[in-house]
Amino acid sequence: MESLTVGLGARSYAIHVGADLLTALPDWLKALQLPRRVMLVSNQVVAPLYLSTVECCLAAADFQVLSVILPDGEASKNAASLEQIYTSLIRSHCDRQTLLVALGGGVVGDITGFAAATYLRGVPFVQLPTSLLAQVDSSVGGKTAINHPLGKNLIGAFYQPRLVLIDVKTLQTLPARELSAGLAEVIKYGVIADANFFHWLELHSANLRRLEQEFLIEAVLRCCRIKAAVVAEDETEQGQRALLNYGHTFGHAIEQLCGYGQVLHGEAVAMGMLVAARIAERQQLCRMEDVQRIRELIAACGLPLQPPSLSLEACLEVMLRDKKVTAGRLRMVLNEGIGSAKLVEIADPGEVFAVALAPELLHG
Ligand SMILES: NC(=O)c1ccc[n+]([C@@H]2O[C@H](COP(=O)([O-])OP(=O)(O)OC[C@H]3O[C@@H](n4cnc5c(N)ncnc54)[C@H](O)[C@@H]3O)[C@@H](O)[C@H]2O)c1
Ligand SMILES: O=C(O)C(=O)C[C@@H](O)[C@H](O)[C@H](O)COP(=O)(O)O
Ligand SMILES: [Zn+2]
Repeated sequence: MESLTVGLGARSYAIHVGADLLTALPDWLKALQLPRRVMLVSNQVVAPLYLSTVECCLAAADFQVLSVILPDGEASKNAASLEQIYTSLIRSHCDRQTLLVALGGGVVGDITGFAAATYLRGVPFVQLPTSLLAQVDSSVGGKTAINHPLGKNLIGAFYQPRLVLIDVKTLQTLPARELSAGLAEVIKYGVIADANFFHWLELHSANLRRLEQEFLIEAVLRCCRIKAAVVAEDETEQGQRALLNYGHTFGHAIEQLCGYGQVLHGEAVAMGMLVAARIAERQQLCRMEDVQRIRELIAACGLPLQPPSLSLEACLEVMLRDKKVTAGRLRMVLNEGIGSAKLVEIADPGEVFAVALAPELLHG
């Protein structure tokens, strides 16, 4: 097992990465003196695979264990699922000495975190991420949220977990399409922060897609190190944390306009990264060879390259609700070569996106 820390003063927490770590949960909770009453939050896909393992080890260590099982998928990252958690907590008379534990992918993690931030104005929570995307990204950093029909993650809070326990063994049951979606966020870290890591991914994407454990651990650790450093510097996204949003301006528009869950978050981010790279090339922030390398790595990871056919007008309307928009001006993250990025204001989004998306956009 390897460990790192998200350094946030009194709210610092550890990320432990390894294989077969789920059953170590009770020891970590005891060490952190977290409440002995635990509400496990999972979903209809992950619960049959891992919930009883976690329930049993907690019960054997004298924890009182409750659980709530949400519907699966992005379409359920909404107020109804949040309400389901609140109702379970209230019905079970859970007080502030209750720990929420998110067992699942990014959807379960983001909703559980928001429930923890708001139930009784805040109870502690722990992340047990089981998808690659959640292990490399969503379980770390404390962005918690639900979607609104008009936009992704529009209702949420910054609220940090007390512990992130990453068991890469759980990835053995993850569908290949979901693994690829997680690889999109992995590629993101290489493009925005680490050219050597990007090159490592060019060499080893096949090892990752074959679920080879040592490569998975290496990738998860490298991503978590980058994210932990960014979050420690800029927890609430006043500056450099926005770089973690590379590919998300257009990606979030795809997710919402296609209907949540139709295009996976990671798939939308992959297409958004390629569009961002094209815009960066036109603005002379990177070379055509860089765009080509990004395109090839996205393809090698089994991710889509071509955005669905959407109205440019509709995309622009959604993108103007993005959280990076300030004073009505669209700002997006563009890569500078590979391994570095910056937040750039887009003066004329209509023209810039029309060019970057041609010929994929059929109308608008
Ligand atoms: N908070 C953040 O910083 C942050 C960062 C990135 C993404 N996100 C959010 O995360 C979400 C995407 O996360 P995701 O890709 O994990 O989606 P997800 O939570 O829907 O999980 C993907 C699918 O895999 C299933 N699954 C998860 N673990 C499994 C396992 N071990 N075996 C078998 N099936 C498993 C899930 O039930 C689901 O069907 C989006 O809502 C996105 O906005 C948040
Ligand atoms: O942690 C961050 O900061 C990120 O932006 C990570 C993203 O991968 C993630 O999808 C995040 O939820 C997007 O945030 P949002 O603020 O654009 O909703
Ligand atoms: Zn993301």
